[in-house]
Amino acid sequence: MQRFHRRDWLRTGSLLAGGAVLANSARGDQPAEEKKAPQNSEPAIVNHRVRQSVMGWCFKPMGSVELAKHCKQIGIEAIEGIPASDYPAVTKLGLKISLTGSHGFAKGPLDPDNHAMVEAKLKEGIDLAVRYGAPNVITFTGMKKAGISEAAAKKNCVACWQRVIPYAEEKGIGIVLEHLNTRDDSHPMKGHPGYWGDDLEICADLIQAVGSDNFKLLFDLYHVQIMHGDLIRNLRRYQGITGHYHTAGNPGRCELDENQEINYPPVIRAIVETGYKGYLAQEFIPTWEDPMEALRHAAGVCDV
Ligand SMILES: O=C(O)C(=O)CO
Repeated sequence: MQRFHRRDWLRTGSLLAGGAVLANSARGDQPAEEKKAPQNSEPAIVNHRVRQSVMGWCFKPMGSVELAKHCKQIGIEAIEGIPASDYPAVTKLGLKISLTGSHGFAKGPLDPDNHAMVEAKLKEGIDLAVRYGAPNVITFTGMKKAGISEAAAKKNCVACWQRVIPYAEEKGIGIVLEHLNTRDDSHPMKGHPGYWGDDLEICADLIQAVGSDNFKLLFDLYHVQIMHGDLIRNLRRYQGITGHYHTAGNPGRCELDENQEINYPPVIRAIVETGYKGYLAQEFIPTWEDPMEALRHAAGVCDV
């Protein structure tokens, strides 16, 4: 089967000169695009050594169903970060749900004022995961808050998650804690200044304190690259507690192309070599003229 690489598109001139043609802004701000028939119906993913998914928010204003149709053609098997009301339609198309949502990254269990909301949202996410066969629901620490010390933040987070874990265990669903970067302050979705769980060791410590196989790390390669780098050593170090991966190019949370600094193929090979069987979701903010070509390209890069 013939693979189609970005250099081929550059050769055929289907990208505008210079490659990146849209400003580095979230596509949520862009007007709805004309719907064009996909130019390439060959799957980009042929090896399937890592199970690929996609984060829906990155590709707005494209709707979940249209995105799911492109995923089917590219060979991406699952989707996440879309409204739960779209789950029936995308699963009908044959896509799986890789991760369900919960309480968001700003208000988390670090603050006891959020506990009732966080517990309720996590349980809702667990119920949805059961209903749609998703392995995991996402959680976050939340933003730091004046008056809450590091020790109190840890105690609050662990107490809240431990109240939900018996429910997750009973239902056979994992909860994954996402590590986020606090350094990129250029855009609300490229970095999260003020987020507490920006250090892998803090996250690992929290995971150990929760003490359940159903509570793991969401290792976002983009965020980890910004905060720590040394991706292969770090993913090997935390492989035993990692339950989900995300991708994006750095800097700019962009395509996984040659204009950014992460060399994805060896990183993904290292993930495969750890024996990882979960999902890796593409979570970049496209800047190419055609976001679906960007997604197809990223899927091909990770199809090691
Ligand atoms: O920035 C991210 O990676 C997030 O998932 C925030 O929701």
